[in-house]
Amino acid sequence: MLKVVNLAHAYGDQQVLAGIDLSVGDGELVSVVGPSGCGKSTLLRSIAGLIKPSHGQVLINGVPVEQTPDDLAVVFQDYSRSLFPWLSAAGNVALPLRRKGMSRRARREAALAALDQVGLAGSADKYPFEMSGGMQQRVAIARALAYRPALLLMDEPFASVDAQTREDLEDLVLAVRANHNMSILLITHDIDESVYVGDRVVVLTRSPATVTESLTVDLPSPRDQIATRELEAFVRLRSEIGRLVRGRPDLVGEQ
Ligand SMILES: Nc1ncnc2c1ncn2[C@@H]1O[C@H](COP(=O)(O)OP(=O)(O)OP(=O)(O)O)[C@@H](O)[C@H]1O
Repeated sequence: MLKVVNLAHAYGDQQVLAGIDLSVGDGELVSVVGPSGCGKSTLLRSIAGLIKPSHGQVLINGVPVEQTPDDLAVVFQDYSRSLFPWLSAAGNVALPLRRKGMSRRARREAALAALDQVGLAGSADKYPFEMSGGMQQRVAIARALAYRPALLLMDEPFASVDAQTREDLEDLVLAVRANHNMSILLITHDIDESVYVGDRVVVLTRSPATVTESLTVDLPSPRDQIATRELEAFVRLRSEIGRLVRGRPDLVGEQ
């Protein structure tokens, strides 16, 4: 579905990405972790066609991405800039559904259902300025999920919500992915999260970033917030990724 080939990017003379190769298969959820500031958001914006990388290629189903593809949704890290302030929560979620040719009523129904899934059933008619940061981010997540894109890109989507909501949203993304066969690339700072939701975890080096490792998450599905995190395989993988992110691959395997 998604293939990133030798992607490099520099802002002026600051080299940020130094040749990234990665792929996301049909229906696969790939988590991307890496040190702070290593270029994760730059990678996501390049994949979404929002910036033109200095070098390399992004292919979706074999077709090079020149501009943001129709069958793509993005949840940005910065919730404060991702919603239209003049539209209600339901209006924000319903807006992209116009591109799907849905009737006004069907759009409204889909928006209400998605808001209900993210725990905002009672806030459909609120405007962004009437909602907390975490609520706004949940609206952005509802908008992406309601659109049912073939490929969903998420940049730290759960960073601004409380721990309980975060777990609920992780499970919601897994459920929607399973029901609609979406391919998902999720960028996160949270190593536990990368393992819990991922089929694979791609670890980036410090900037200028390259891929250090791509690890398969061999854990049973459906995942469970308590039981999965208790599994020995989960704990082992989390430690291995932690060491890789901290740049000590020499320690991998030691307990
Ligand atoms: N539009 C831009 N113009 C110039 N420099 C930029 C721009 N966007 C990002 N950078 C720089 O590129 C580097 C990587 O930034 P980026 O946001 O891609 O990293 P990140 O891994 O997502 O960061 P974080 O872990 O803090 O979310 C940083 O040094 C940042 O200052």
